[in-house]
Amino acid sequence: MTVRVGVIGAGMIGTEHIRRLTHVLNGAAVVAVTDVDPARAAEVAAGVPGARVLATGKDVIADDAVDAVVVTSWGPTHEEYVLASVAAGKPVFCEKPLATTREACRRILDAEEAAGRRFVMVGFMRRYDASYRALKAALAEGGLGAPLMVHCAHRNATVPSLYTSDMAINDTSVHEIDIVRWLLDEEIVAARVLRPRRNSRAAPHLVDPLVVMLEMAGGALVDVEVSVNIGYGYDIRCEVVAEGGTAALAEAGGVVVRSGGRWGGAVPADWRERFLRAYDVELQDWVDAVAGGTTTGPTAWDGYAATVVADACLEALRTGERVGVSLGERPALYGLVAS
Ligand SMILES: NC(=O)c1ccc[n+]([C@@H]2O[C@H](COP(=O)([O-])OP(=O)(O)OC[C@H]3O[C@@H](n4cnc5c(N)ncnc54)[C@H](O)[C@@H]3O)[C@@H](O)[C@H]2O)c1
Ligand SMILES: O[C@H]1[C@H](O)[C@@H](O)[C@H](O)[C@@H](O)[C@H]1O
Repeated sequence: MTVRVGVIGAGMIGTEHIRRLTHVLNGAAVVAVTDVDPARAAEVAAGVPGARVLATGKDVIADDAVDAVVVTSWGPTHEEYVLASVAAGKPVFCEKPLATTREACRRILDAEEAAGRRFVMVGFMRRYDASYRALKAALAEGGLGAPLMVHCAHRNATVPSLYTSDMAINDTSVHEIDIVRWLLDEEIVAARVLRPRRNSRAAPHLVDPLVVMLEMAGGALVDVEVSVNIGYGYDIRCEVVAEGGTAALAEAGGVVVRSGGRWGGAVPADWRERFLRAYDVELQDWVDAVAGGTTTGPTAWDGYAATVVADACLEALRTGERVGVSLGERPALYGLVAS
């Protein structure tokens, strides 16, 4: 079976996902594309045999030729399209964030609960990255003992001019918020945000860098350095310090060159390069699940948890205080542990 996919939002990652659905993955065809910028949608669809440009996201979801939906529009628009997909009974892959407020995420959980099944997968692609998977496997082997601390760094070479300090939390560190829940298999219970000396190369409106501190339910502490004007490239780091040893992501470049009395390797330019394979594996997993009539991947609960923790971090950024996180009860639909 070929899964016929409709894509809402043909920007940076929408274009990337359309390319991989069309040219890289098996079992999927992009049959409809929309964007609030119709010229953008037309330009992207022109490169995809058989893809039609539709006027709105709602048209894509309602289209009889669309089996499943990919939402890659701006975050505040996600709720509407995810809810409409669930109402139409169509599987939906939604890029992070699932939605931008706790209440909006709750409405999505309620819609799935009312339907009695999952429809939503959230695009937390790091769970599909080979290095993060190896890190989780190293922890699961048990030889290191209980995790005590996690040191993370999320460094972007630069960010677009419209990027805000809030986005350092809900657009950037949201990946660490999700990945530490997944790595440690437990929820986050409190957050703090510290402001180191400013990077003078950052735009004047930005608080950059930031350090996000997360407390896990089991007592482990997580620190996340978020630097979005680091200049030298896209650098993602994660080291888990456990009772009897440590496990960390290896360098991403894949090759170390020794020459002229020095050694080194390449740093990826951006997220597209660093997580290229993870996005492929992630979306193939989604396509396979849709074709098989099942669901997979990060759930709406994971999207909800990430948004609630990000909200706590935003409050911590504003107030300088420690902010507790209360998720409420996890509905049975989403199992007992972080999926
Ligand atoms: N998982 C990741 O690593 C990752 C990477 C990049 C972006 N994202 C997420 O993907 C989403 C898109 O990000 P981007 O970087 O591609 O942004 P972008 O601005 O490049 O693209 C978004 C596109 O959506 C369109 N759009 C906005 N509202 C729309 C609507 N209501 N209907 C149809 N089209 C609409 C815009 O015109 C634009 O073309 C964001 O939620 C972002 O957080 C995730
Ligand atoms: O939307 C992007 C994307 O999520 C990247 O993975 C992250 O590194 C960027 O900081 C963010 O702006």
